[in-house]
Amino acid sequence: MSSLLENITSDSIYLTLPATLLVAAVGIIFYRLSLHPLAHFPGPFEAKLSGSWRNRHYWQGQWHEDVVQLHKKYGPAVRIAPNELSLVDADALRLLYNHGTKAVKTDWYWVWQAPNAGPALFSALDKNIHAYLRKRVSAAYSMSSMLKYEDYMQECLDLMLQKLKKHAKAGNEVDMAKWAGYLAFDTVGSLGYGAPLGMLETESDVMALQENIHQGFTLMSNMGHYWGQARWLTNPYTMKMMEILGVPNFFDMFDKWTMKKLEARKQSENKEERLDMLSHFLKMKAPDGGPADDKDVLMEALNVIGAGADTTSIAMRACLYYLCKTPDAYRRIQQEIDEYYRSKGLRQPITYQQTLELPFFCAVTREATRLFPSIGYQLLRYAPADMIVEGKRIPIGTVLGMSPTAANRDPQVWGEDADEFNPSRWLSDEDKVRHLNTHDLTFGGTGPRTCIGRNIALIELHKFLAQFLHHFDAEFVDPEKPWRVQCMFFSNQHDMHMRIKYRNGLGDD
Ligand code: HEM
Repeated sequence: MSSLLENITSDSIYLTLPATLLVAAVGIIFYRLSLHPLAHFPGPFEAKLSGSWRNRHYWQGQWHEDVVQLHKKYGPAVRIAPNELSLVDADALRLLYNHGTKAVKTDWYWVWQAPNAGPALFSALDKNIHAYLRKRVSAAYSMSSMLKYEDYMQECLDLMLQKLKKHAKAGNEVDMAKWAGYLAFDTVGSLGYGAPLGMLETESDVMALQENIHQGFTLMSNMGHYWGQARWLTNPYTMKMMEILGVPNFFDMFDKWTMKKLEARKQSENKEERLDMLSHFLKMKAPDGGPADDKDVLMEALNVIGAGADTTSIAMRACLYYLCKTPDAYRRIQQEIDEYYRSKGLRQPITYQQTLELPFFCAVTREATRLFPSIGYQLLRYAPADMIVEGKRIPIGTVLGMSPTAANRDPQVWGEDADEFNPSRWLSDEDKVRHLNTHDLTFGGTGPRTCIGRNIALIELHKFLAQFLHHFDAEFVDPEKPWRVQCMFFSNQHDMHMRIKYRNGLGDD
């Protein structure tokens, strides 16, 4: 009798467990498909059931194209995971990203907090902490500071142009994807670390920094959607295992390398002060009024290199790409720049302020960065209130995101030619341009989380483009294969092989 009971009990356990799991799974599926508050939004079937659809597409690295197609197929509000919507909607854009927004970043951003550094501006979720961190560095990023840094930027650009001239004269093809990367990394190195990183000088990816950042960012941005995020890799146990197995830990090496630079700078600061971003960071205060911790300075320097180098080089490549694809625009912008040099009798490199006097030039940079914004992934926010999109209710707290790439092609804002490269749209009347400015998501809107490095990026981009086009002619080696794009939060372009011809004006001709 007792053995019969034991059999029944153990048999029923074997049956009960899977049966319970099955019922739970069916319940979850039923809930997500029918009862979930987002059940009435369209989207790929798999995405309604789990995050696997979104994660797989992220890993495939073509999100900048996938997200545009997604909205063409399903409309302005698409369910891309059970509790996440991708939006392309002008009202939602203003509510989530512009002045006065109450929307906060989602937990996904937590993945960007470097383990051994102070709290990061980019990933701070709490509004008050973020406001404090942002205020603390605002002077380092202000336009008046930037204009003082312009000489450091010009030094890097001079070196690049001289090197390109040498290659042009030798008839070498150049990979402008690499050169834009060298320039942007050296420039942020010069501003945030006190000296260029040596990429232009050596014509190489020093310390494989770019490659490691690309790999690290791919891991981080995608792991942000998994439970535990990057802590699977950055926890002390995994770190120790990596050390024992001799696996190089790039981020740890880079932190240590950065700390060394900061230490060296502190020592030299007493003798002679160099007025760059690092000098601002070293003067930052802690909340108690004392000097900020070294870890805080480390985080700010990492921010500059992590957020400021790839983004700016992507913008440079985007401008070159659309110009080379549109010969009329190429001719027109080059004439405008040449005429400016001629009419002003410019012997010195054109300054950022001077480029602002070139209307078509400015329109080209706006249009190229609109069509190919540096960030392709969703900028995630919690819905700050119940919202209505396409007549459907989105409850407060829902994870919402817009990809700048998709939002910047919203026909509601940009018109039927939203997919076309049309710089003239930026030369329309003031009201129209103000409207476009408000809806351009390239720099993350106009709200509190807008790009703090926008001024650096614009100075660098404008100077590079104007001087490059003045001194060189460029064309793709193979217009059918102009570049290869790998999207890993940033939409990084690679293999941009070009033939360049030196025109004149760089001295010693
Ligand atoms: C063309 C170049 C650039 C583009 C298109 C760009 C774009 C953006 C965007 C879209 C955001 C908002 C991201 C989000 O909400 O998830 C952002 C934030 C940020 N960017 Fe940029 N960026 C550029 C250059 C730079 C540069 C040069 C730096 C620094 C040197 C920089 C530093 C930052 C930082 C620190 C944040 C976080 C700001 C905050 O949360 O308060 N960016 N950027």
